[in-house]
Amino acid sequence: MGLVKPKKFLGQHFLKDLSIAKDIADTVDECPGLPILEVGPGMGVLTQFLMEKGREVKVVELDFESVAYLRENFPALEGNIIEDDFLKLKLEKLFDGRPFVLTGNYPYNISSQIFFKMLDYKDLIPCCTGMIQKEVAERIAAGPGSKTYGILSILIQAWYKVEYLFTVHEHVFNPPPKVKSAVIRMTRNETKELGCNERLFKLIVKTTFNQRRKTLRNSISSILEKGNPLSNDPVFNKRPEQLSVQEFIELTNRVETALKDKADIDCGNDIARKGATSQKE
Ligand SMILES: C[S@@+](CC[C@H](N)C(=O)[O-])C[C@H]1O[C@@H](n2cnc3c(N)ncnc32)[C@H](O)[C@@H]1O
Repeated sequence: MGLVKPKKFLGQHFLKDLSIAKDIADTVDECPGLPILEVGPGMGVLTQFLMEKGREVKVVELDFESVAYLRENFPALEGNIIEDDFLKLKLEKLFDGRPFVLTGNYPYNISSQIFFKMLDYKDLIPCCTGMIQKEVAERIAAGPGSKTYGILSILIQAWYKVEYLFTVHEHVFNPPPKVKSAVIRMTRNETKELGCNERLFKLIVKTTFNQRRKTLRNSISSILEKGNPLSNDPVFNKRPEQLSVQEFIELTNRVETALKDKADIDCGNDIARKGATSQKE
């Protein structure tokens, strides 16, 4: 069969430059020994270099035409081509439960969702590399005080060290995208424990950034609902973009304490109310 005609709705911008494809494939070298899962191999420009690494390589591709192309041109991949939507794929059994490297020249329209999924599977993914829209790469790597610092930056940096590796220009793709691209690497921290309640941490990050202009005191009060027992600590007068990941962890611990105090107060009030009612009876 001939080359695959790029489909816009699948975010297909095929890489033409082999030396850039090789550079992207080489980003997995910092994560030695692990099997590799490539998202969106298209016509295999990156896959061919990943296969040279002497590791187990699986690919997941949604486009049936690209899958047919790969089956015809990459017989050595037989059995390792998964025709599916990466966002729906169950990853637990993929390499018999072994951890793996996630990589790809990702479909830009779903890159944030891909990284949220990586976070859900962080125990299995110690390393994630690849190419995305430059603006998203900058957002992931951003620090406090920057305009692009947000939910994705904090949640990823809480568990991964982020490296912005290099920028890629539009003309090396067919068709050229409207935006520049960038290659990044995310390497999971040695300790997987955050030092706070993970679910509450995620809730606080999302709640505060969804009301970015509000002070933490105001946005967090929606989590505590009525009877906000937050202290007068000036940290609560800050806005979310001013806090580092570590400060968000400390904040989570304070909010958890406040929630426990509130539960104790509510419970105490409840007992007092019940006591008062029974005395009347
Ligand atoms: C930017 S292209 C990259 C193609 C190829 N790796 C290259 O560098 O030329 C993104 C690829 O992801 C595939 N894709 C889009 N959505 C997908 C999804 N949800 N799951 C798996 N693959 C997807 C597209 O069909 C396309 O082949």
